[in-house]
Amino acid sequence: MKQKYINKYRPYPAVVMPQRSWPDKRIEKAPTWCSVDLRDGNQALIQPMNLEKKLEMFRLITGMGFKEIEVGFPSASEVEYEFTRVLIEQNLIPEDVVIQVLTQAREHLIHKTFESIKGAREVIVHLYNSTSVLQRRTVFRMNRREIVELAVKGAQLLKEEEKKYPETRFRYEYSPESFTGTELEFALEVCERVMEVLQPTKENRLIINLPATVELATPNIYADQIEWFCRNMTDRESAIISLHTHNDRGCAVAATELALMAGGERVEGTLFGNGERTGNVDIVTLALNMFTQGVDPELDLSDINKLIDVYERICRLPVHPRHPYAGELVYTAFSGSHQDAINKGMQAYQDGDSGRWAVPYLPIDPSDVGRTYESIIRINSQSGKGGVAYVMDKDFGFKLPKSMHPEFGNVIQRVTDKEGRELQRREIFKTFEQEYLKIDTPYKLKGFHVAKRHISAEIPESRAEIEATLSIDGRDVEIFAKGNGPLDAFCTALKENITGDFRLTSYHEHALEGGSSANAAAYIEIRYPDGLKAWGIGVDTDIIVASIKAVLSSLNRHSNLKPRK
Ligand SMILES: CC(=O)SCCNC(=O)CCNC(=O)[C@H](O)C(C)(C)COP(=O)(O)OP(=O)(O)OC[C@H]1O[C@@H](n2cnc3c(N)ncnc32)[C@H](O)[C@@H]1OP(=O)(O)O
Ligand SMILES: CC(C)C(=O)C(=O)O
Ligand SMILES: [Mg+2]
Repeated sequence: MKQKYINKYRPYPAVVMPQRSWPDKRIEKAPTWCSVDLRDGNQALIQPMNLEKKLEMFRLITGMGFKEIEVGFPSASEVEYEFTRVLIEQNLIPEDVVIQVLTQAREHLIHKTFESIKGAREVIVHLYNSTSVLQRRTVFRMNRREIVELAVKGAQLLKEEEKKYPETRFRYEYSPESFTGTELEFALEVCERVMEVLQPTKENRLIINLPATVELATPNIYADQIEWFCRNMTDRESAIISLHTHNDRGCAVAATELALMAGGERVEGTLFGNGERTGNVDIVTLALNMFTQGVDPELDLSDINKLIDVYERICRLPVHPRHPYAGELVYTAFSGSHQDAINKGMQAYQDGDSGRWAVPYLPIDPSDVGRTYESIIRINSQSGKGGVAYVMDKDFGFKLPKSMHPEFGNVIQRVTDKEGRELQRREIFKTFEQEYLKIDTPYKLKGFHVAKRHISAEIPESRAEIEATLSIDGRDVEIFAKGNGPLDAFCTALKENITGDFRLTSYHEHALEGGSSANAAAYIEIRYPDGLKAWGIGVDTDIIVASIKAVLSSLNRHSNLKPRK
């Protein structure tokens, strides 16, 4: 940044409040949520929603459980007006939902706004005018007294219009717009003057919405402002303190959370933070932050993909791949140490019985928002053996023995280094097949027969005799041997007739899922006289044959590791 420009900016003043109490508070219950997707969100779109899109968004947010919804700015355009009429005339507003409409403190707009809500059961009429130092000077060219008069006049007009619509229960909201650019005592003065006109009671409280229309300072300052405001109100009990934050500094969620601790009771925001400039506060993030602290957010976020689908289509805006809780990549780990920890953490969570979510690197169980575990671990050159083993287990049912993880991890690492990109799951499996299951040179099993098995109560060790036919470099070779089991006999036959000495150092087996005709997988590690070790894997419906195949898989891999004679 060029130093000479630094004087263009000033630090935001601190709030003088020696004994602030909010830092010791916690968020223990959900606020009243008010969706402003259809108004603040909509007014910021390149292409505002048409009637159908507004209806679809309305259905989505009522379905999520929002009870207060700002449906638009009815005096602004035909679509806004028409949408409000359709909701009312077609009886589309659920019994427990209240619609809210926004208007400036201008007579013809207030008049039109009331016309738009004719016949509604209950409505929140939201009046606003900017009170900030900057807007007073540059936009309104009004002094403090004139700004108070504008607000008071607006409130009086609400009371006058109200009389024309006796069938409707009216609630009101007042916003000193650009609150964060307004001197606190002046914001309070304007709100109190509006309260004097609207005469709220404990039973019918006025929503005092204190917007960070522009986020100008750190979140603690917004919290200070909210606590200061609550403390200094004459009639706090007749007001609902509502928060409405924007994200100019990227801290709207934090500011809202701290302001809830400071006395805020209601939150206006949008799905995924759509809204003017950097957006309104993201209610999805706020709500899921509460959820992960054990606080019921009272919103249904169990199918986040559906919310994303509708949002992206209607708003024509993408949800960022790293968006909290929602982004495509937020439940995904590419890096080895994260994968390893997630893999172990998931196993511990599944094996445990506390029901408490505790998986490293994942603050929320993806399934709680309808996301699957499948995509948690994805493989590229940053990945490690644990992640590769996780994919083989979760996607393909192969539970690679732990001591085998480094070997297959290296096999995959060679591929990712060469390709320089993410490997798809099927590519990982294909590599696995080629490396272990389909390798059949120089030794290919053509036939295997257990000629005799002796199991006797008198003799401690069982005995077996086998016959096998191998194709070795295209030439058939028959072998026979005895051993204390078919696998031992087969190895003896190989050692005596074909390969020379080797030693089995590890053996694992498990059933592969898939019903009664399920296959079994056998994993065998062999140490060779040249000091090399190689794992082999065999799959068959017969576990003995699976282990025979595993031996050959290792032998073939070993032959391919060392130069052929
Ligand atoms: C922070 C927020 O999100 S506030 C909500 C903002 N949303 C929108 O503006 C979307 C919908 N708005 C619109 O469609 C239009 O702006 C309308 C219909 C509201 C008004 O349209 P118009 O009167 O044609 O134009 P415009 O918006 O430029 O009006 C500006 C005038 O309103 C005055 N004004 C602006 N806000 C307010 C207010 N809240 N109360 C009283 N007067 C206001 C301005 O001072 C200006 O006055 P001037 O004409 O004496 O200079
Ligand atoms: C209308 C008001 C509440 C607003 O959207 C804002 O101040 O950001
Ligand atoms: Mg706003």
